[in-house]
Amino acid sequence: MNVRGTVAGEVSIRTVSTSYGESELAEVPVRVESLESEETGSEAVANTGVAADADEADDASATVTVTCWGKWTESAERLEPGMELLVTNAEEGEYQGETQYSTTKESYVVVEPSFLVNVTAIRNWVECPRLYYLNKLSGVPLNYPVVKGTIVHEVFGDLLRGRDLEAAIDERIDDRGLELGLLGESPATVEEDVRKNAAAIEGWLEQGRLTGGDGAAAAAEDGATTADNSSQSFAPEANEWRSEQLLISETFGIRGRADAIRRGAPVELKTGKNLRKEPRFKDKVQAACYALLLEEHGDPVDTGTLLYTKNSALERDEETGDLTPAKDFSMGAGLLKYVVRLRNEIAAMEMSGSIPTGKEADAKCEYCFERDTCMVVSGRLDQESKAGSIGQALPDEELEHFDRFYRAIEEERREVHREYAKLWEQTAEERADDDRAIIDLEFEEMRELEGGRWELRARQRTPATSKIREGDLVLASDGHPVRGEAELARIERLDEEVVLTADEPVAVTRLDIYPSELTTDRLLTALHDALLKGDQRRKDVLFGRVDPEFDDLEETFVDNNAAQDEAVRKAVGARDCALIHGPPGTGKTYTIARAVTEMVERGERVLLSAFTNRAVDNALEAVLESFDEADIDPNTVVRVGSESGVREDMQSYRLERSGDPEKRLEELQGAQVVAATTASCGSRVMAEQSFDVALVDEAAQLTEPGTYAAIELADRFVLVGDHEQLPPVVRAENDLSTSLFERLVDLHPDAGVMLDRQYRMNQRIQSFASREFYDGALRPATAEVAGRTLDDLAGVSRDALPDALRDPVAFVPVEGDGEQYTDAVEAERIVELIETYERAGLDRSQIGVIAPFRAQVATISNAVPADVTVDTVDRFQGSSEEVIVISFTATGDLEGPIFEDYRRINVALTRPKRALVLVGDPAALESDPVYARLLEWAQ
Ligand SMILES: Nc1ncnc2c1ncn2[C@@H]1O[C@H](COP(=O)(O)OP(=O)(O)OP(=O)(O)O)[C@@H](O)[C@H]1O
Repeated sequence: MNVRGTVAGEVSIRTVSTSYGESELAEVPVRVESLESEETGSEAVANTGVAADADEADDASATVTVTCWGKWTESAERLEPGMELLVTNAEEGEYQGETQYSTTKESYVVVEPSFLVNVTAIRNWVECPRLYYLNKLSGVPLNYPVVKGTIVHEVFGDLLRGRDLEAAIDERIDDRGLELGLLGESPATVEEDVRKNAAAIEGWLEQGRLTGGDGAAAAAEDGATTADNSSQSFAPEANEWRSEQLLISETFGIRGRADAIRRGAPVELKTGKNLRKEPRFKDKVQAACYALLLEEHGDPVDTGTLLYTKNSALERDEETGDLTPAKDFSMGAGLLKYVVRLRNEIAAMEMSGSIPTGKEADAKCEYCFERDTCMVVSGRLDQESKAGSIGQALPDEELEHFDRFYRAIEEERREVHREYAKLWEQTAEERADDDRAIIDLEFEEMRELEGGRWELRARQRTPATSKIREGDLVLASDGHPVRGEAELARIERLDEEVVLTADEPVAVTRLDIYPSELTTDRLLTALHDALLKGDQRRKDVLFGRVDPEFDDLEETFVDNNAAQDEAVRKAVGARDCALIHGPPGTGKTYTIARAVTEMVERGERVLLSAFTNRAVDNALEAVLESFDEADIDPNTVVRVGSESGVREDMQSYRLERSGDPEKRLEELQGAQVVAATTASCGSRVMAEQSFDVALVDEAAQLTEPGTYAAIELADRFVLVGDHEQLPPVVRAENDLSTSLFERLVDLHPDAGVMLDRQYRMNQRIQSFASREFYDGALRPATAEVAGRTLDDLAGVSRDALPDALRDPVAFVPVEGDGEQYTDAVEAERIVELIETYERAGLDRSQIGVIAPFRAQVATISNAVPADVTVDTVDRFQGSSEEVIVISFTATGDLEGPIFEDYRRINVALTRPKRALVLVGDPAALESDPVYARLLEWAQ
């Protein structure tokens, strides 16, 4: 049976003599949460006083002793009270009237099973634990071996999918045009390099065919190993091979992507050489991880294969040793257990928050490629390390800052891991209710595309709300994202019809959010780069040791708005940084466009960035308009982003990544304005760019390291945002939830300007938000804005509205139905309101409805016509409508700020131009001081 629980006290380790000789054992007090018997696979609560229910969990009798024998003591030793423990195949026994569990020969001991360790992390760790840490910190920079390695892997996948070798090489190299351009590599050299590596793959696949029998032997006799007639001859049998597969283990807490699987066994591709008979140990470890993952879902795996592709590129007369590229090894139980112990070391180290020194392992620093980096990092961060250290430590406040943020990012990572755990902990229905999955799809068809990839089609039986969007990578499965057939797929279309593309076919009936660690990884790299490699003056500003400086500029940039004028002056004249605080509708985008135009006219290279693609495109649109007026060539603008991320009308500016390297390079380097989200500023390509100025919109929604990713690419920076609107999107509650923008506004008030004239709302509508959130400083920019009403709209008359709705601000009291996340009564009232506005001449598309919970958004969406926009605050930020209706979804009492945080209600209240209607239960609203004031104002 499987025993799972929380470590409830100190672990005791001792040596005992058994009939087999001396053995170590560790006794772990565990508060058992679940006992699962193998035969039924069902969870059971033991009848031994061990209870899984909460009542008894605190009871001392629920704590049992779990004995870990032999080498498992190494894992047990690392356990600390509070950590989770799983022992598979445990044996139940009685000792002095007490039930105990102990490991058996078949057991695995897993420390913190829900901490998902990546296979490559385990591979790094076995080389040297410190290497694992360094890789995490500094990411992988753009370099030729990495790009070549990626291309070889892609070609490998293509060959497995039966694609023609030449076509695969050509296309994969073409795809990397931009990267190769940045590296100064020509397609011809790369092609030669890749072909040499591919020869090994070809040869090996051919061999597989020969041993597999059939007519393939004939093809081989023809000399079919040459490139030009290789077409089709390597097409693998569908069920014998498959290309890259994402594997997740809920038992072992490991995940990774195997390069290939042949007859159920893992095959790993290495672009390096290995002249020994045996695979390298670390490579075996990696393959063993995949074996473990495969076994969990299928049959025992008895071999692993490593394919060292460089071996076939070596000249036989110059090298000695075993030049065969493919090296098989047998997968012993001992190796699999060893791999789990390694994984446990990582999980325990991460949970306890310590940093590896390298002394944990016996790797030789003299041979290590990362030795210098290791020493520099140790020196700068004042860490102990086996390699020693060089250089001077960062000042204390920076060290403290680094530690705090490092921990915050790691907490965020654990939240991502928790997201993974939900893939199997929650039922399909729960996931759908949580907006994390789209379930019950009707599978329609799968079609092979040119190049061996697949198009999958399904239909939504009932349209559902979820966080899944077009362009996202998702886990597409035939029912379960981990236990069933699942593929990583890209959503090409998502309406009633769902269209996906994936490497391998799957009869898709369910889509799950793919919890990606990419953002977390990039945050860590950005933090590392900013503090360890960052410019000294910049850090002095960031840590408040010096004040930002400005050039004195005489010009007037905006003649009808003093605050905007001042903001542009600060942005253009900043020697370090400028901060533009822009409340709703105050012309942030307009100001950004003016500033960028001025900068470009001064010959500067500008990075235009924002948290979301939408904001980047908005800003870019305004910049292009402003360029048009200033007669600046729009072709100096480049938009970096994916096809699905970039708005239709900005596609013509989008930087193509594939094609001729020199041309691509020229397009990027030659651009005076590069527009990209802050997330893509952390990409390998953008990391190579440098700018005079970085201008970042939506800066209050960015975490501090998230902001670094953009500003570290430039000499100066301008942050634009509003910390009274949405805060950074983070899963954990920690330092990441305060934006750099907000921190700097406090630290350097003189570097900031607040835009105080809004161009959106009728005077009545803006007054509450102005008073409550902006100290009354927000005013309408013009008399026209202040006096806006629905009467201004063609064909609309307020006289046709009931009295209660004639004022620009109205409150509609509703008792509510008492449900927590939905309110059918409010939804009904909203349907009536929309009809009333329609009768008064309004078009439905001019009305927006905001609700605090997705469930209520769904309830309302199902009740109102499709052309009314209904959404949560988050999806409304940055946009506006003529009429906004807010559904408070609260009855009786408020359990806290319904919109999570007052900043969200600020966003909701400031979306309308001409009419705001609040729908809710007055009694509930009165129970909170802010809402009580809101109510009084609205009434
Ligand atoms: N100085 C100005 N003179 C005339 N019109 C202006 C000026 N500044 C902004 N506007 C107009 O006001 C409107 C709102 O401006 P903009 O879209 O730049 O606001 P924003 O602050 O970016 O809005 P949001 O809060 O939605 O991000 C636009 O139509 C813009 O053209």
